[in-house]
Amino acid sequence: MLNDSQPDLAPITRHLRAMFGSRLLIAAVSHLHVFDQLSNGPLSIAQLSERLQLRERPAMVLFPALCAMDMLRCHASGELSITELGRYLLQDQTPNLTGYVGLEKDDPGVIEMVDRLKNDGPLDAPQGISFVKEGEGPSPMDNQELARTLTLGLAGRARRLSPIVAAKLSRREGHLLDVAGGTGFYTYEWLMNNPSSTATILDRPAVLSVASELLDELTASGRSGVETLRERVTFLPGDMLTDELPKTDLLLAASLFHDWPTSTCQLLANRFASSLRPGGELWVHDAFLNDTLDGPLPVTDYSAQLFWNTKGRAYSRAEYRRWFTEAGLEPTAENIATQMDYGLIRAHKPD
Ligand SMILES: C[S@@+](CC[C@H](N)C(=O)[O-])C[C@H]1O[C@@H](n2cnc3c(N)ncnc32)[C@H](O)[C@@H]1O
Repeated sequence: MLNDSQPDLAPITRHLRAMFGSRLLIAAVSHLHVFDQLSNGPLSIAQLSERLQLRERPAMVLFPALCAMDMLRCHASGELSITELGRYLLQDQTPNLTGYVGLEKDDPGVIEMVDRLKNDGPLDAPQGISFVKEGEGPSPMDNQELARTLTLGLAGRARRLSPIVAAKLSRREGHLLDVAGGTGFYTYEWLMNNPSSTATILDRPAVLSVASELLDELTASGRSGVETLRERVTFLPGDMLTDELPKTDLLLAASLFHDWPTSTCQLLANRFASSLRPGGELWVHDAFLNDTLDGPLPVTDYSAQLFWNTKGRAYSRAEYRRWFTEAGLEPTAENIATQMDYGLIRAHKPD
């Protein structure tokens, strides 16, 4: 439970994620020479990506970040140009800060960021990629120890945000499918607000055993409303990319799409749309880029962190709404803020 006197924890996550934005800046200035590429005038995102030899995902992480830092400007035409501030990162400008920024260019985190930008991810990930289970490749989410560490690592965020999210999701009698539900806290809180509803948490088996332990802890807490939780929750081990999804009235995708590349996001949106009953609602809880792809800075920093750790990045609401529309859903125009720079959007399945 959360009352209004408790602070938004965003300063903590902002400072945490700033490290990744910082690495992007140093990589852009001292290794990729992004600003010098633009010294003769604006370029389209595609042209600049080609000159820098960057694929779509690293480009869509790097350019919005430099715009959010006010060093590049993204025009309505889609072209990128250098801002007045950004001119101080040109080698032929006097004075400039390229030498000063360059003092950090050999930092191991920066070197690794350059490699990841050029390669669109790590060159080698023997244990798989965090939070991702795809096909037959190794996944930390299927390794008991790693899955526990990663899931418990998310528990504090989920404990804090889940009462806020649950209070903003629709109250209705019916079924909630919490896809890739992790700790399960979003489901538990929603069920407590909807005492005659049921829910399914779908995730990998090793993650669900942690979720089940956390439910035991919650049940033992004696908090009002916890008594019937266990009988109203189904833990469903599976693969959201390939297994048939149960039919549902509400589907929650919390911090889910941002782990995946755009093609997988469209596939997931299609699958989620099929699992909704007519009149059903798809809810996404995530951190969203501006539709103009130029910030906000806390989210471009977060996008850099996601780029580093997963197969995804942060997406704009417009990108989500395109996937939903393509999947036959009707996105609403609401942008509902929660905390820690996250928010909710939703789409309906027509009756
Ligand atoms: C970033 S976590 C989000 C967890 C939770 N929704 C939250 O907000 O705390 C992503 C989750 O996706 C799950 N996941 C990854 N690939 C999956 C797959 N193919 N099928 C089902 N779950 C998957 C992971 O095990 C992990 O629990």
